[in-house]
Amino acid sequence: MAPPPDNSKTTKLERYNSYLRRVNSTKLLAASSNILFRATLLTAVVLILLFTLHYPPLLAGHHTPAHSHRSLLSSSSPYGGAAWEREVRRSATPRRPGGLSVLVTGAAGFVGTHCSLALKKRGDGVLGLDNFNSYYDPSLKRSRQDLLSRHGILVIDADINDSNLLIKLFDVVPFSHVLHLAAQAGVRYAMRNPQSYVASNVAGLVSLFEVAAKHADPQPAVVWASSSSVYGLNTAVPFSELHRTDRPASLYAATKKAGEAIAHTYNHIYGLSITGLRFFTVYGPWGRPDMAYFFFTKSILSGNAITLFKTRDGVDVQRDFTYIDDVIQGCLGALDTAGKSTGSGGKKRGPAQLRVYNLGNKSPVPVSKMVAILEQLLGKKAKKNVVTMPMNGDVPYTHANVSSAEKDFGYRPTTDLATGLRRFVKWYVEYYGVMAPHAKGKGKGSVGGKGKDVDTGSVASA
Ligand SMILES: O=C(O)[C@H]1O[C@H](OP(=O)(O)OP(=O)(O)OC[C@H]2O[C@@H](n3ccc(=O)[nH]c3=O)[C@H](O)[C@@H]2O)[C@H](O)[C@@H](O)[C@@H]1O
Repeated sequence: MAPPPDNSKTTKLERYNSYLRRVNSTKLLAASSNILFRATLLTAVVLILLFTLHYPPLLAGHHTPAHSHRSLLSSSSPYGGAAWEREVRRSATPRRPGGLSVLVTGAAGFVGTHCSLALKKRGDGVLGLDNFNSYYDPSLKRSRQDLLSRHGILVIDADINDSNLLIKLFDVVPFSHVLHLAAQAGVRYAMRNPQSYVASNVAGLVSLFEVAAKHADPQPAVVWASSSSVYGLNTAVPFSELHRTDRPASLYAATKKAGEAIAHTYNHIYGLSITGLRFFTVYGPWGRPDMAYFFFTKSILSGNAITLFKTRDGVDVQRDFTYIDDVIQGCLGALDTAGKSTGSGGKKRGPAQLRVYNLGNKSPVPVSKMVAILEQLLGKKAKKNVVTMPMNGDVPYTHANVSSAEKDFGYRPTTDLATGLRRFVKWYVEYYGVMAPHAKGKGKGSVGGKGKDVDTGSVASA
């Protein structure tokens, strides 16, 4: 009998072969994975390179200039688009026959808010523009914007130097008037931030005049805020529009004076109808926290000392303080009597109106008297530091002759400082929800414990 075949060797061989096959296939797999991985890496690098070349801003973050036409008018921007244009037209369209359509710059400012409301209340169309800068508490400007919005007035958050936006606005609305109140205000702050005055009061004014003269069709009539400070070192009183204004005492005053010269140029070359209003220390509810009457009120209530300036001769500094309601009447009077501009497309067709008016109170009051009135209204004594007026751009005295404004549009200021400050203090304590000491014991805490939602003061009566 033959012996059984020795299968052990065959089996081992087969096992070895199968082992070799497995090892080879694994190596093959590893090699092909390696190639695949490198190819994928290469493709990814090429794709990133191409993407970077074609879309740099997407990878580098948003470097589009803040005020570029694209950034403001692209589809992702709040400006431009059918809905935005509808809102702009709705706000700017008059509701009375023959009503004005007014672009108000600086609409969230003190005078801008009051004038916008007064115009809207009598049926004019108003569109506001404001850059909401932080020169003083922007939350106050936002509260004013809320107030305007409750009265159907849209305030666009943009700068007057954004000429593309201005052009767009004049494309959408044929404004009959511009009330140009946007400015860098404040006399003494000009020593700390001179460039902001040039940017707003010179460059911004030119930006507005350029668009109004060359792009707006029809050209609007422009009424704008100059300042009593243009009288500078003038000593003839009361200040008349015929007096010298070539010696400004501050850079602020110099930029306002420059504005008056620039206005002359745009009137002369392009036929723009332009009226400059020289405001005299305007005060009242919803006022500017950088002004003395406002921050004195805050300091008196909180027990902090105030600094009172005296002239070098030891005389009290005086101001022709002018109440906001009177100034509103002046602004509206100037708008109503403004002649039409005569040019179009940057070409003058005939002579146009160029005017300048004082809007003051005809009644200078020493600053120490203003403080005494506040002390009485607040029921609390001020802690006073009396110092000689530093060289800070201040002038010792202002006093307006307003006969031109009276003759041309019936401007007659009627509010004395005590009456105006009483209305201001009433607004102040309500708005800030603070308690004036004299109001203690009148029940419900503060005079107006409502806090920041108030809609009172002269605004309600304007
Ligand atoms: O009518 C104008 O042309 C100008 O009026 C005000 O300027 P000003 O009159 O200096 O108003 P405040 O800054 O409120 O000062 C009022 C008075 O208080 C005095 N004052 C101010 C600050 C202070 O700490 N102490 C002090 O005695 C000033 O010398 C001034 O006589 C506005 O701030 C300007 O924007 C405006 O253009």
